[in-house]
Amino acid sequence: MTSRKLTIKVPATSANIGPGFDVVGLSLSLTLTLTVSHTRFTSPPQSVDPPKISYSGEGAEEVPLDAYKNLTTRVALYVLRCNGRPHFPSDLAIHVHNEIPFGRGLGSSGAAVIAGVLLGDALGEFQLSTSRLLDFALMVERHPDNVTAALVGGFVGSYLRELSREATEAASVPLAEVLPEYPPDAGEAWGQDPPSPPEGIGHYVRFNWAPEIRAVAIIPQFELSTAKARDVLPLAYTRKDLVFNLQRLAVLTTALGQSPPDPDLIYEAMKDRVHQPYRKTLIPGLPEVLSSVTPSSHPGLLGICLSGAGPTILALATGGFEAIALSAKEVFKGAGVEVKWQVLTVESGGSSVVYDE
Ligand SMILES: Nc1ncnc2c1ncn2[C@@H]1O[C@H](COP(=O)(O)OP(=O)(O)OP(=O)(O)O)[C@@H](O)[C@H]1O
Ligand SMILES: N[C@@H](CCO)C(=O)O
Repeated sequence: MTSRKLTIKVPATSANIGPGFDVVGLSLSLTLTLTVSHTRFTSPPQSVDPPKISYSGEGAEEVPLDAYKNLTTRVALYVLRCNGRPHFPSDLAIHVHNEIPFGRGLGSSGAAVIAGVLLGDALGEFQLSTSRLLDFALMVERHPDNVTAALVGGFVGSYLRELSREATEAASVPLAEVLPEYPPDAGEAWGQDPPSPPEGIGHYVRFNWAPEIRAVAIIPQFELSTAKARDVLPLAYTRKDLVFNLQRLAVLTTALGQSPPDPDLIYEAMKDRVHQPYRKTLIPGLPEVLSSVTPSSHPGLLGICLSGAGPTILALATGGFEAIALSAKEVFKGAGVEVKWQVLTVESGGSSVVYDE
């Protein structure tokens, strides 16, 4: 039996960037790191001992350390089970260090899902393609923006392929069937196999990113779950609002790749009428922050938006970072919201898996 050590790194992400709701994502310089050791699978199967998980950093007080409850290890087990390995390998020990705050719109759950997919692939030595890894991630996190940017890195646009009726049914099963929370009783096999993802669910393209653009993340000190922030959105939109967003998104995806970036073009192109106006009820101060920080009041600013489902605000800028952050902080303070802020870079490399020699 041989043992192996590996390190998995997954970046934070910001989804939407204004008008690109559920479509575009940007990977950012905060990292979820898994340091893993385990014994390689052998045939016949080894005895199954429960994985040991330790955890430091963001979310350490709330994250479950039981491998059947923890999002990352549940996703890893899903990948293993779909590929003929019904349990974790022996002697599995995982230390997680997380820099991505939970429930702030910086893609913490997307990163945890991608870490799980990469972990399952690495433990099983399956060498799944990027496209197949994405299929597994999309069975868990069902919009592609965060997970695609976390997996491949950079500034990314993605769509979900229209699936056949059978494939749609396969991809729409309840999450509890994909990720059961309980292992089988000792000595017993799993009941039904989990539903394998249909092939080629997600498709993406990477846009250029002007290297001088940084992202100032202004992070309110409260959590807002993505589920709650999606519940406030309408089911239908007017043609006027859809055209408003489509016009801006078409311009934005190229404008953010041009050097030097044009603030006049980008500031307007980062406006949105599909999700931000509805989320203001959940984020005190949101409309005031978005309207008070502009390229004319803050030289260096290019555009400002809600990051993902919020409550973090993302300001894209080439300079004047501190002035932007302090103004947003002041406005939030007036609304009774404390914030932290950080200047982040856009990470083009995406996720990585590195094996120790
Ligand atoms: N590293 C992690 N390990 C285990 N669970 C995690 C991890 N990171 C996030 N989660 C789970 O995901 C939840 C947050 O997900 P949610 O989708 O609400 O917000 P987000 O992903 O941070 O924001 P957004 O999707 O808007 O970018 C956490 O409360 C936790 O349950
Ligand atoms: N596009 C998603 C991102 C959050 O995960 C939303 O805004 O709800």
